[in-house]
Order: sequence, then structure tokens, then C-alpha cells
Amino acid sequence: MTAAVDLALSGAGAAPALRARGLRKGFDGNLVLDGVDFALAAGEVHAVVGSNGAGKSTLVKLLNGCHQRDGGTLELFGAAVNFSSPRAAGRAGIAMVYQELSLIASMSVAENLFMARWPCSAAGWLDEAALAGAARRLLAELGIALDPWRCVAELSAAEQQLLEIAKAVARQARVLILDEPTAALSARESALLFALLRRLKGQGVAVVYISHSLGDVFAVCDRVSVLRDGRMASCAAVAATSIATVLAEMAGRPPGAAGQQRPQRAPRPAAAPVAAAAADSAAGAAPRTPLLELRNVATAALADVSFAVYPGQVVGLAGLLGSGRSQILAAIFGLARVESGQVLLAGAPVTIGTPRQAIGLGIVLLPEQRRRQGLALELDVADNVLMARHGQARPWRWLVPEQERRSVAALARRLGLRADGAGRAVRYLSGGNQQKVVLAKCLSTPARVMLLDEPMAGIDLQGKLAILRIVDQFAAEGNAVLLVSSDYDDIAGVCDHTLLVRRGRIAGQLAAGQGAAGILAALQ
Ligand SMILES: Nc1ncnc2c1ncn2[C@@H]1O[C@H](COP(=O)(O)OP(=O)(O)OP(=O)(O)O)[C@@H](O)[C@H]1O
Repeated sequence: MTAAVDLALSGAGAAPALRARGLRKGFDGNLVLDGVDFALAAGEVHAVVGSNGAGKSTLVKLLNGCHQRDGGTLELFGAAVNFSSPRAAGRAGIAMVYQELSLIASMSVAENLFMARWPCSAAGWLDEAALAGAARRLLAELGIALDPWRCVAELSAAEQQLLEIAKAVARQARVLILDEPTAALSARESALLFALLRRLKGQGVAVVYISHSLGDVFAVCDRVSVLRDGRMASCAAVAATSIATVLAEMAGRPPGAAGQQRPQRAPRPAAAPVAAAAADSAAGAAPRTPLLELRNVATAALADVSFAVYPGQVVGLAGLLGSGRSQILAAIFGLARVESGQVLLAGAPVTIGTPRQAIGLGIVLLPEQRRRQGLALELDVADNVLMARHGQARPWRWLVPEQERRSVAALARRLGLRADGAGRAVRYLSGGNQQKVVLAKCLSTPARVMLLDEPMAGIDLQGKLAILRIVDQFAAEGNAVLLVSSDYDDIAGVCDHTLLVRRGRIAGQLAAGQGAAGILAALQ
């Protein structure tokens, strides 16, 4: 870190809100953080970036008392501190907002804001007027437009994220640690979060911002620290660096080196069904059948959903949170009951009542909640991946375990999966690497239809580029992909066309080439 940057942001003479020096942490003899320095000024939003497994979560877990450090020092506003637990750090004013939020869905906004510290009347009853008043004041101060009595279950993911941050502020947090706060938010929803962060900065709150989205980092952060292999590779003011420089520092390569560019979409057959049919009949071939087709499908959350995906196509599903995008995948994968309408595979109607049936028919789903839904945490990478493959009733494959293990290793390399130490339980992998294991499971089955729900969330740039290439290649082999993503750049970059989903219905379709801006405009 340069002294000039450090001083300019801290204010001459003022102690930083948080300062770590020489932090060291290892697990089972494996050094994960090695002499890390980090300083956070009051009123600063400071990004911590790095590839999957670089040590970001471990660093912030040392800052908030979740892990105990093996070496180094920590100061809060100039005073040496040691936190034995996140609760102890919370009492000192450090709050961490995880991706899995901690709100109670059945309670109101106000009740969640002041959880277990509700104002009571002299008789010991909840003082609802005082609670609502305090909630209104705090929300107004933070510029959050939420009714204090709305039930949390009704809030969008973005509103829940804002509420979670407001809850930390209500507990007098002076240091906020945010873990991938925009991972599930669209660009419009992220803008609400950025507005809140700017307001908090103005109030002197210091924010640590972990993210894989450098666009977000450059939109809202003051400084960016890059962790690489457990060491602090650089720290710079955002205004004095560039995305290319940060990417190069993350990878430990010179700026502009190969392997950091978004892949170009390879030309695929049949971008549009009509064109395909015309081309087929002109060539004298029988008209081709969609690999996946939905005809007037209705479920508890969907109405009259119809579309077709042809072999070789990647089709995007874009919509705001709660629009029903994931519900469409759920209906196809047997997670939601199809009440009327038809699902057809290669032209034949199918009834899919369970995920097992879907997998048996060659459909695979990468779920949004993949850490919870997709992994056997005590097994290693190879066992997790092979388990998915042998669910396919192909027992002869057991005869070549060594070959299989090699193929898993090749898949892991393709995804840039870092699982240091063979035979390690996936429980101990970083979040992004766990997600790559779930994707490897999907890819190792002989599926022809791949349903992907937010596959890039929590994945570093190299992993993201690898996924885009894999999706492209999977489609080019004559398979079909449905892609749900809140990152419209990803959708625009890899999809042949995009279906717009609104209130459980298909509200329109956009041809390729509209770009992220086109998708956003169509959704508004
Ligand atoms: N409890 C643990 N036991 C053993 N190893 C661990 C543990 N927690 C983390 N690690 C290891 O520490 C390294 C850094 O992991 P960490 O989660 O800090 O990375 P990260 O930068 O946050 O990654 P991601 O972007 O994927 O979330 C990884 O190799 C991980 O496997």
C-alpha cells in the first residue's frame, strides 16, 4: 500500500477504523494468509478482490472474530483488539453481512431491524408505535423506502439486502463487511445498494466490500486491495488504477495477458427456430425438432409459458427478482408441479415429477442455492463429481475409476477449480471453488439439456470465462441450455436469444445482439 493513498483516505493523524498488520492464518498446516496488511479508513468503501481461494473470506473472518489469527495484529480506531467471536466483534462495532441473509421472513421490517431489542411499554408489552417510529427514522436516515410493517417474506432480494445492512447500522456498526452484496441483484437493484453505501460513507461508516464484480468495485469503492495466494498483492485508490491492472494483479500476470477476455460467441446452427426450419427444408432435410419445448405450462407460480430451445441453442431468461425465471427451471426439472400444459423433450411429451426423473431424461440443473443443494460436503471433489455420474445407472464406468478420476481432474482444470490437497472434503474449499464442483457435477453427466441458475455468482473471472466457454461448447455439440442470470452482459454475451419473464409469464423475446442495455431497457 502506498503511504500517500493511506494518508489521503484516513485523514492526516486520524487512526484508521481498522488496521491489520502481518495477519497469518493456516488450516491443517496449510498457510492460507501470509503476512497480510490491511487498513480501512472511516467513511471509506474498500474492496477486497482476488480469485477463488485467494483468502478473502479468511481475511474478513479474522477481522470479525469468526477465525482466530495465528499471527499479526489488529487495531480498531487505534486500539489493539482481539475478538473471540463475531458476537464480540459486533459489540465493538464490526458487523458482517453474509450472502445468506439472517432475516426472519415471517416478521416485519421493523421487528427485524431491532431484533430482540424491541421497545416495551411499562407493562412489558411491545410498544408498536415506538418500534415503528424508530424504524421509520432509521430507514429515512438511510434513504430506504420500506414500510416498517411490511413482512420480510414479501420483500425482493435487493430490499432484503438493504434491510440487512440497515439492521447492522441499527446495532451501531461502525465497520461493515459485505460479502458479494450484488451477487443476486440486477443492475437496477445494485444501484439502490450503491446509493445506500454512499450515504453510509457520508455518515463515517467504514465498509469492506468483497466482490468478484470489478464493474461494481469501480462504481462504488474508494480503494481496492488485491489478494493473491494469501498475500496482499496491491492496494490502490480506485481513481488511480484500472480494471485491467487489477485483473493482472489478481492473476499475477502483466496487464492485457491472454485468457482474460470474454469469449466470442461461436457461430451455432439455428439461432432462430424459423430460420432453422427454412434452412432445413431448403436443404431437403426434415424440419428439426426442438430439444426442449414448453407448451402453455402453468404451475403455482407460472401461467401459459411457451417457448422452444433447439439443439445448439443457448436461451437466456431475463427478469427482475421474483419474476419467475427460476420457477421455469423448477417446472422443467420436476421441482414444481406442472398443473397444465406440456413439457416436450425432442418432440415427445414427458411428465417429470422429480429431479431424478429429469436427470434420467438427460436434463441437469445447476441450482441457485448450490452449496446447500448440490454438495456432499464431507466427500472430496472427485467423489462429488463421480456420484453425479453414477446416479446415471452406468455401472460399467466403475471398472475404470483411475481413468474417471483423471477425467474429473481434467474437468477441474478446465474450470480453474482450486482444491489444494487431493482428497480434501469440499467443506473446506472456498465458496467459489465449491460452486465449480457443482458445475463439474452437472458437466460430468451425459445430459443434453442444461438448466443454469445464476452460474456466475461468486465465481472469479477466470472461472466465469471458463463457464462461458463451456456453455458455448456444450451448445455447439447439439445440446440445449437455458440460462438465468442477473448479469445481463453474460446473457447478451452467450445467448442466441433472450426470453423476458414478468410475473410468471413470458412477456417477450429479444434477438441476440441487443446487448445488456437492450435487455435492461426491455425489462423496464
Ligand atoms: N475451515 C477451513 N479449513 C481448511 N481450509 C480452509 C478453511 N477455510 C478456508 N480454507 C482454505 O483457505 C483458502 C482460502 O479460502 P477463502 O474462502 O478465504 O478464499 P476466498 O478468496 O474467499 O474464495 P472465494 O472467492 O471462492 O469465496 C482455500 O484454499 C480454502 O480451501
